[in-house]
Amino acid sequence: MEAFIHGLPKAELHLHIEGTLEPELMFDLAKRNGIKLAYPSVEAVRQAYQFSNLQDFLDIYYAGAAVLQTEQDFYDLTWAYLQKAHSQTVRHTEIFFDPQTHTARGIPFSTVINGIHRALQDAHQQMGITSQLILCFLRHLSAEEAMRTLEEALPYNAWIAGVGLDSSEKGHPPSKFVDVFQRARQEGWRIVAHAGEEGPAQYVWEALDLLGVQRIDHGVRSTDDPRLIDRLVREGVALTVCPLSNIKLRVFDRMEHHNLKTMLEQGVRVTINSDDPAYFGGYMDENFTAAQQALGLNKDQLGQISRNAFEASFVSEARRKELMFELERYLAKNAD
Ligand code: HPA
Ligand SMILES: [Zn+2]
Repeated sequence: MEAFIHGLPKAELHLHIEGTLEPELMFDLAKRNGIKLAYPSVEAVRQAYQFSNLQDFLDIYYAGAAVLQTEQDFYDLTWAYLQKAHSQTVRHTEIFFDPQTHTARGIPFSTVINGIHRALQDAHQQMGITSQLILCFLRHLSAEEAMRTLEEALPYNAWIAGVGLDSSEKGHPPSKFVDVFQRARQEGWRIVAHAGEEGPAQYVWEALDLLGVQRIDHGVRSTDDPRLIDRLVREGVALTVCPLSNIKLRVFDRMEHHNLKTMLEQGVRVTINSDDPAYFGGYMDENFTAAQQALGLNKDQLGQISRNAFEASFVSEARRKELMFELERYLAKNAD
């Protein structure tokens, strides 16, 4: 089954580029930029990755991002992720970035996006992997700050497929950002939002009704509300589920209790993604494998998860056709 998962053509739809910062690269960049880290070694950094909730993780994640200073740093970070994704048969990836994490430290928006964009272009040319960029607003900051970030992003419209919402969920409902997302829709951007990770099913309703999202990031708390599940199924709303993240941040106490398979069987368009792979113990293959082993997913279900991701992605129709063709051929060839 691991070989099947490895070779399965995949799309990743929930990946924070800052969350791909491996401790080794963190040390390299700290050295390059003359920054002193709070940890003596790579092992000590890994040791510190024990979280009891989302906020625990976010505190360490924002601190780690401080080593990212130059355009080349953002390039190297993005390039390392794309190589890893390519090595796991990820054919298409939609990458979140958090500009406010960097602009708040005095790093220009242009430095961040130029580095990321150049790596995406090089990876397309050299490895054939396609990608989109999604700008995320930090929901623990104000709606006014989000609006200012949106305006800073306007000159880069052509490089940005959509906008999303991340960071501390509880106490920061989607309703706080109605105006920002309305503006983003007017600008022609696609809309996604983290909702129902730690926050209640109510935040998923708000993301759908008030922000107009096309996908929900996480959304696992949706099963608390059967009417919400009915709606997700009826409207074909995809959930970008991140199994290892949910265990690391204790959204579920163990993988055997994850609701991914239940939702899949209810007809929800579930996908599997890695979220912050450097912090949560694995990339796409590791997430698929952990969920498969704990929940007993069969090849049909794994194939359906990949199909869901290709269908829910923001690729061109021509590229989607290509991806679907490769996937269906793989599934036909590798059936039992
Ligand atoms: O899983 C997440 N949830 C909220 N914010 C985030 N920022 C990075 N990862 C996450
Ligand atoms: Zn996330």
